[in-house]
Amino acid sequence: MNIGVPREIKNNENRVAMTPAGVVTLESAGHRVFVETGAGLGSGFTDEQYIAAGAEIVSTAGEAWQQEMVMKVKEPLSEEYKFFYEGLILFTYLHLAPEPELTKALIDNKVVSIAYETVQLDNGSLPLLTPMSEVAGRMASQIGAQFLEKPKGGRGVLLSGIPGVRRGKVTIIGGGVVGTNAAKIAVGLGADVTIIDLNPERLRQLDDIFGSTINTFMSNPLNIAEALEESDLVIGAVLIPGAKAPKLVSEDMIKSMREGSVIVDVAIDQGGIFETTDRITTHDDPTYNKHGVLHYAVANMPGAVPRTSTIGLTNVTVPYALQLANKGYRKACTENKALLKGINTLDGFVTYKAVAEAHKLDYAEVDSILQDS
Ligand SMILES: NC(=O)C1=CN([C@@H]2O[C@H](COP(=O)(O)OP(=O)(O)OC[C@H]3O[C@@H](n4cnc5c(N)ncnc54)[C@H](O)[C@@H]3O)[C@@H](O)[C@H]2O)C=CC1
Ligand SMILES: CC(=O)C(=O)O
Repeated sequence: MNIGVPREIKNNENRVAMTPAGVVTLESAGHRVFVETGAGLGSGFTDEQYIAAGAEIVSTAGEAWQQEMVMKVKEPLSEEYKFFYEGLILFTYLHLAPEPELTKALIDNKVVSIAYETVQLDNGSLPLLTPMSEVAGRMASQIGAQFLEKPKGGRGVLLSGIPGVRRGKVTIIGGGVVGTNAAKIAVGLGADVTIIDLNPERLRQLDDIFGSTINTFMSNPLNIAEALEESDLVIGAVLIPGAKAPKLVSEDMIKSMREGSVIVDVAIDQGGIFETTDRITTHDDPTYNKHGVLHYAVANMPGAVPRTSTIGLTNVTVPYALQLANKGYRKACTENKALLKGINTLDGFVTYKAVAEAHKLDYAEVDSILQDS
């Protein structure tokens, strides 16, 4: 199969969908990889390294996009929709629930879109989301600590406190991969950390992992409201796979927070969990102030640490790409149920239920389309 790797064009998105090591894996199996010139530079991979690995360098995005399968990191931006064609296999993060226009473009052009974030193993885990959630979770506490500094607009709180001065309070809503990794860093910084989750079993696991270094609470509006009033930093880390994030924090709760507190809504890629995170921000201009609270809502946080993120991401995506390339998407997805769950659009239909519900579009079962065709 011919595989295209375009350069990412989102603001400060320095990751790339394939490393030279990934090229070697695919080329060794008889496939051809076409990398847009300069695509790897942000992650420290030169065109020469890709050529040495066996890739062909193409000078335009269009040449990368005309291959049978295109691998990307971020969802296509509107200026990339012109590259869609019927039967194109697009393997990337998509986050379609908050993206009606992208969903429509994929359906209208009958793209076979396979979303990294909905590839799901039998145990419910999301193997192609996990490494980037690890990165974003760790960054969330780091970034929160930074924006709490007065010159950055925060209330001037040092999360660790000092002897004689109390520690800063961090509340993490959602105790999955992002939440756990945010907690690791926040605990390491010496903060007073609370994790709120809906799943009692998950709260037990977190209690086992962190012991008395964190507090755990069941997710309900009262517990969230009480935790927010006292928090210096709140991190949004909830996910319902494929669906629009639930708005768990109301505008009134935000108003109850102290001036200069910070929220980092990591779940913004699925629409965000705060009523007041009504827009996505960029690494160039990452925060805005609403009701005296600094809001950080960057949807591609790992793009700021591309070397770590690109290697972490491709460690997990390349083995799936190899299956798609070796077998074609029909056979690969029929034989691998985790990959099957990644298909979000196929033959002009939405095949992921939560995405169809988010946009009030007809939903078609992916199995039945694969059997019929
Ligand atoms: N902004 C960015 O750059 C990035 C964003 N993300 C996003 O971060 C979000 C979280 O991802 P993961 O941690 O990997 O998901 P996960 O599935 O590991 O964890 C989600 C957690 O939310 C909990 N949850 C569900 N409903 C809840 C509720 N009503 N109240 C409290 N907790 C609830 C679940 O029990 C689970 O523990 C996703 O939207 C993901 O796409 C991930 C990486 C980068
Ligand atoms: C998960 C995601 O969308 C990202 O890493 O940018």
